[in-house]
Amino acid sequence: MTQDSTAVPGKFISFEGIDGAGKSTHIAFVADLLRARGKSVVSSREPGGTAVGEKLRDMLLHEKMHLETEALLMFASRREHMAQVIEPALARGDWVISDRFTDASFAYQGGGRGLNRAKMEALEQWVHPHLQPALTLLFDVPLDVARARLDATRTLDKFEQEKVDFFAACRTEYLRRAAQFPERIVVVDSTKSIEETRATLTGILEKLL
Ligand SMILES: Nc1ncnc2c1ncn2[C@@H]1O[C@H](COP(=O)(O)OP(=O)(O)O)[C@@H](O)[C@H]1O
Ligand SMILES: Cc1cn([C@H]2C[C@H](O)[C@@H](COP(=O)(O)OP(=O)(O)O)O2)c(=O)[nH]c1=O
Repeated sequence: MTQDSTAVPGKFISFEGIDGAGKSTHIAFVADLLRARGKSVVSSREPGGTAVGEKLRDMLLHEKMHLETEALLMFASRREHMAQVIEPALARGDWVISDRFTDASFAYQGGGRGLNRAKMEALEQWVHPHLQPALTLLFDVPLDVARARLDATRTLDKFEQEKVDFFAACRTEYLRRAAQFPERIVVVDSTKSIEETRATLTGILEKLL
């Protein structure tokens, strides 16, 4: 099932990928493209997207904590995001584009850190039992490309400081989910130039418009 069994008028798109894959670079482009097609767009992110969620984000990206605490806080941020931003926007008929959603928890807390998948599925059922994105764009690059992009651009947060094995496991879990949900998750080869990737994204989005 993609999106919502109760058929809300708006559409929900999530952006995923390991750190440095190039996802943030393309979010503004997608927002502009949708607006140019007359859509009302809400652009948001996880963890974060609400006042409470941004406080949780600050903790999550900078404090060391137990793995299960980390997973629970990711889903706490998501619960608030659902209530304050995603559900009201979709009910109004807006398009919501989110820089990460639940696939990131499966990839990072599940794949990267090794949290039991059944626990994550229980949290997913609790927090958004009836909603999945209509489309998930998974920006995929080899680990060395992602690392080079990160090193060239910014001060690294808690997750970005992880070792290569961690990102390898995150990427594997993202690709496993893409194979599990092929009708929802589209893998975008993010080794291509920004222009080529934009053309690919335009083609994918045309099918949703
Ligand atoms: N297709 C691409 N080709 C070359 N560089 C890219 C590409 N996509 C993104 N970048 C660069 O890589 C860096 C990290 O990209 P970013 O979008 O912040 O990654 P993410 O949000 O996935 O962590 C940015 O400086 C960006 O300009
Ligand atoms: C949403 C989510 C994010 N994360 C991690 C992935 C990223 O490393 C980090 C958020 O970073 P990200 O949104 O990619 O921020 P930026 O582009 O500013 O670096 O949080 C999880 O571990 N689990 C989750 O459920």
